[in-house]
Amino acid sequence: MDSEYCSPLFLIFILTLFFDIIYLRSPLITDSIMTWQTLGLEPHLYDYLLSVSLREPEILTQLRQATARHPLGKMQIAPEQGQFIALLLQLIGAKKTLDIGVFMGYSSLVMALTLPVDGIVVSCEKNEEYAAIARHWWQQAGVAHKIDLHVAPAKETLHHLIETCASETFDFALIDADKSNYDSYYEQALQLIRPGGLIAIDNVLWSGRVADPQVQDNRTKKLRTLNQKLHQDKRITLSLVPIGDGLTLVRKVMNANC
Ligand SMILES: C[S@@+](CC[C@H](N)C(=O)[O-])C[C@H]1O[C@@H](n2cnc3c(N)ncnc32)[C@H](O)[C@@H]1O
Repeated sequence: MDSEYCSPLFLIFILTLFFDIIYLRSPLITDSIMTWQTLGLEPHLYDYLLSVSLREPEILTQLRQATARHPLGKMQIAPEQGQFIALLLQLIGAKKTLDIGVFMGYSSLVMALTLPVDGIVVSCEKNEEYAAIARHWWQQAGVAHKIDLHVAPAKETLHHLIETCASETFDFALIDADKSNYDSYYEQALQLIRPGGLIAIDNVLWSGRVADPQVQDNRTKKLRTLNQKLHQDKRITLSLVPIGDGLTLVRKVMNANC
């Protein structure tokens, strides 16, 4: 066997992955097993869904295949989610969007490919390595000029945007970064979105763990609390769509008092 695959680190990774898949409890890598595809569909039905609906541009397919080879590749949104987001952007005539959590660039690329020529995606990613990979793909796709990437903790980037008078200038935001900060991202995004604009919040079903009372880790509890808060929030109208790992769509009401 190749010595790389016998290294202690590799063995620890495999063991952790094994226990995570069995118990779905470990906070270590659970982000990586969330959004491979829409939850609850048998593989043959999922394949059928894709076969009769997915129209993924070749560059996105290439990026998705490259991302699938990364150990945390399943952090990426599912392709049917990307296409759904593209449709939403077209429906609301979006020109300016926020992408909170970039990873290797798929969701930002979906947005950049969908927005009109004068559209702009403001993207937030704290990891330099991921940011560099994402930039490469955006250049390959010929849309890097439409993406304004901020490599920093997303809370800081969003705070900066609010401080520099960008409130109510965005049409759409996708929240898909660290789950423990989702509530802050939601509050900041709600300020940045125009009345009538949309926020999409990913992983709200968290592979079903939000509905399992035995799961009491910090991130699951925070997601539960946010889901309950959104349900009661009079500043928005909403729909929780069971696509991918659960995507809540939030529309800021016209007279929202944020
Ligand atoms: C689920 S992945 C995003 C996937 C991406 N939306 C896609 O579909 O291609 C989450 C990303 O958020 C980034 N992230 C985590 N915490 C962050 C933070 N505090 N600020 C900015 N980015 C963060 C991670 O480095 C990771 O790349």
